[in-house]
Amino acid sequence: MYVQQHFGKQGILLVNLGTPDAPTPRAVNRYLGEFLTDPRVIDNLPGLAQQVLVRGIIAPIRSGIVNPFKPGGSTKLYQELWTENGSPLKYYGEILTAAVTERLGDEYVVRLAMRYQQPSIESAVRELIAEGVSSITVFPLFPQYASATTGSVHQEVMRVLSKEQTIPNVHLVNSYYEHPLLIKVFADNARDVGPLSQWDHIIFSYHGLPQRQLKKADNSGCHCYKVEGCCNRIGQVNQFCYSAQCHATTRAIVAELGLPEGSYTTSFQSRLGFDDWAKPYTIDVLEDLAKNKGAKKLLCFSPAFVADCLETTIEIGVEYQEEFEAWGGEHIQLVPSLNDDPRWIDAVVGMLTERMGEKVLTEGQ
Ligand SMILES: C=CC1=C(C)c2cc3[nH]c(cc4nc(cc5[nH]c(cc1n2)c(C)c5CCC(=O)O)C(CCC(=O)O)=C4C)c(C)c3C=C
Ligand SMILES: [Fe+2]
Ligand SMILES: [Fe+2]
Repeated sequence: MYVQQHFGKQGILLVNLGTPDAPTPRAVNRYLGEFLTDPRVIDNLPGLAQQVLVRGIIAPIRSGIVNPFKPGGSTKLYQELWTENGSPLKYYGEILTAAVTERLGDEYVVRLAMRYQQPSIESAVRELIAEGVSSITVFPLFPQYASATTGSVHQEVMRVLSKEQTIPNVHLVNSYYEHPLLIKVFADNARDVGPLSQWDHIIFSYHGLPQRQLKKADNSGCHCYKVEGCCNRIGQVNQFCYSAQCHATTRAIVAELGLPEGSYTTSFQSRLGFDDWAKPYTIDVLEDLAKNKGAKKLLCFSPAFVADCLETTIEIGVEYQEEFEAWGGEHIQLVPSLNDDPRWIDAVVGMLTERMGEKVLTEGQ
């Protein structure tokens, strides 16, 4: 087999979604303004209308800059989330990047980027190019593919690279939703919490996505939300369906832990707007479990996220917990996120090196 020679270092770009620079209304407004004007995120508004609506109304209201009904808005939630190290999403991304850099050694240059706000993909890619890397592997910190997340990251990387005279080898990682290394870390984290038999039910709660975006990922046009249980198996027709990938992640963790059928549910959270999103909604599942099934103690996985963030720590850990208690439940125990867990760092290094089949040569070899 012929092996392509590389001279110099290989670049790795770890990318997460992004987070505000500070828990202030201005910074949150700036973040949401950039995030929600991405046509891959809000994909059903014409460009100019989206800019005007988001920057003039949605972001200011949601951030709490203007909000007569719910003072504080998302800014208040970010203030609850904020730690002495700042936003956990960014902080753990920095730790992961430093650890991967150390583990991979001198032949690699590793950079962290955020799709929205700082550090930008543009600055990180430029740094890699300035280092003279022979390749760039883009590794989004989203196990499942969605156009709104991974697709947007890849588009932005390609936009930045398209301005370069020389474009190095580029590897875009689409997803790793059932990679055994990832699955093992989630499963081990759940085992660490204690015996699984103590939970009345186990929830796998993923970030939601509008159903129209799920349908767009169905190339056949006749599978998603048309075939009963369309996401219960994954194959050629729905391999890039976010919901199908989420269900595949659940099945893999369930198999690793040996969970009995009926003891767990896959659901989706963080719905925004009035359209239908991926179902069932986590909040509805919680209500049903508390009111109709008498569930008191739940274990909740968040396998769409690799670090603590607003959607896990606050939305599930505080808001859903309060609702669950009001319906008669007692406690929702979050499976700790992957954060800076050494097993997660090992998993990322493993997934990256697996893809680096090509030999690294230094000048003169
Ligand atoms: C994990 C994958 C994610 C998908 C898919 C996703 C889709 C998606 N998100 C919104 C709107 C918002 N998301 C927000 C926060 C947020 N989203 C993700 C990940 C995914 N989003 C993360 C990791 C975070 C947390 C960031 C942090 O700083 O902690 C927010 C901001 C918070 C809020 O105001 O609620 C919004 C808004 C849409 C519309 C969407 C798909 C179309
Ligand atoms: Fe989101
Ligand atoms: Fe589906």
